[in-house]
Amino acid sequence: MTRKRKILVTGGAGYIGSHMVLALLDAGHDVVILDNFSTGHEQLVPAGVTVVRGDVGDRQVTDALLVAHDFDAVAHFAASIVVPESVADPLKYYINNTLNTAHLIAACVKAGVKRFIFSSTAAVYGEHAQEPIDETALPVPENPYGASKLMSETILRDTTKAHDLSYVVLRYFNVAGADPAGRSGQLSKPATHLIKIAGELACGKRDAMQIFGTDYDTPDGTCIRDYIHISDLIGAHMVALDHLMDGGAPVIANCGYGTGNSVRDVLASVARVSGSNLNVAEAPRRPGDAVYLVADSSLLKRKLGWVPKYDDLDVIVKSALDWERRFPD
Ligand SMILES: NC(=O)c1ccc[n+]([C@@H]2O[C@H](COP(=O)([O-])OP(=O)(O)OC[C@H]3O[C@@H](n4cnc5c(N)ncnc54)[C@H](O)[C@@H]3O)[C@@H](O)[C@H]2O)c1
Ligand SMILES: O=c1ccn([C@@H]2O[C@H](COP(=O)(O)OP(=O)(O)O[C@H]3O[C@H](CO)[C@H](O)[C@H](O)[C@H]3O)[C@@H](O)[C@H]2O)c(=O)[nH]1
Repeated sequence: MTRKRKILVTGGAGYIGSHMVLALLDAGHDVVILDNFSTGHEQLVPAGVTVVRGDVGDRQVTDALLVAHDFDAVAHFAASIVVPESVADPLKYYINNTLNTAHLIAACVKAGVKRFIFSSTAAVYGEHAQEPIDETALPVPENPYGASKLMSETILRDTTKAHDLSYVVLRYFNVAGADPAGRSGQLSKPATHLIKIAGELACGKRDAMQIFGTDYDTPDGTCIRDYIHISDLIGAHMVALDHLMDGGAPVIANCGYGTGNSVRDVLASVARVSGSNLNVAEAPRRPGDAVYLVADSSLLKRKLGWVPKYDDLDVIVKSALDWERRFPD
């Protein structure tokens, strides 16, 4: 049996962080959440978990927290995450994502934390040839959100070369769906993610939605993404934690299935699974969007032993719709 571990989860009241909290609790580990609730929700926090309301960039908070607990690892999810907002307000992203992550890493070094798991993104890659991207691709972010995460990766990499800290950086592609047991899911208001918005439309929570850009150089003219089920994404974090607990060296790994779906593919899936006709209008391109982001995740499978279970767009969409229906607005 695995030893009981104590993990700090930043952003644990958010969509992905709350699923990590559940997985850690399910595995019998201790969890402390650090969240400023800027986009997090009390209702996503399981009963009985210690929650510190504070900012990851606040050294008074993080220094005290890391000294008070002897954490086996820090899993850092807290961030600002909306691509077009990062184009309109880049400083918000460089401050909340890059600067605050630097402060958190500094607090970890000071407190002697030895393991760090970092939520990065496919947005670090930017525009590439239309084939699955592996980690050797030169990252050239298309937007400040991706740039803010790439800078954080650099800070983490350089710091760990000088200190006794190992890490796994996971570059998530497009995360969707909800906990199969219905304990957590996406609550973002206003929603910005495609599957969330289409799910709201299918459930009658909105009247219409738009496709942003229909003139891209893709088979149906809309952007292509690699949609990964939240449970498989969290599975990647759990194998990352095992790797670090076993004394593993730093890893940077993509998290996706290698399956590209266009915006129109996603909308067709939502219509099929929900049985609804979706009121969709075509609109101009959204600033900051890359045309094609699909993962080659063979490194994650090879180095960390990741085995995905939900590689099916309709399954992901059904999971998102099940969650959406639980919360009639
Ligand atoms: N959702 C996706 O498709 C996706 C894709 C790639 C990467 N990611 C990354 O995954 C992580 C989690 O994203 P999410 O979708 O759960 O977003 P989310 O907005 O639901 O969760 C982010 C959480 O972090 C908290 N937070 C933000 N800034 C903070 C700060 N300075 N101090 C303390 N808490 C803070 C928020 O209150 C929220 O609870 C982010 O790092 C994001 O960049 C998400
Ligand atoms: O109402 C909508 C919403 C989105 N889209 C389109 O759907 C695609 C996916 O958009 P999302 O907003 O769902 O996701 P992004 O690819 O922009 O970004 C997401 O995935 C990235 C990684 O690929 C980042 O990590 C980021 O945090 C996360 O929000 C894009 O072409 C977007 O223009 C629409 O057409 N209509």
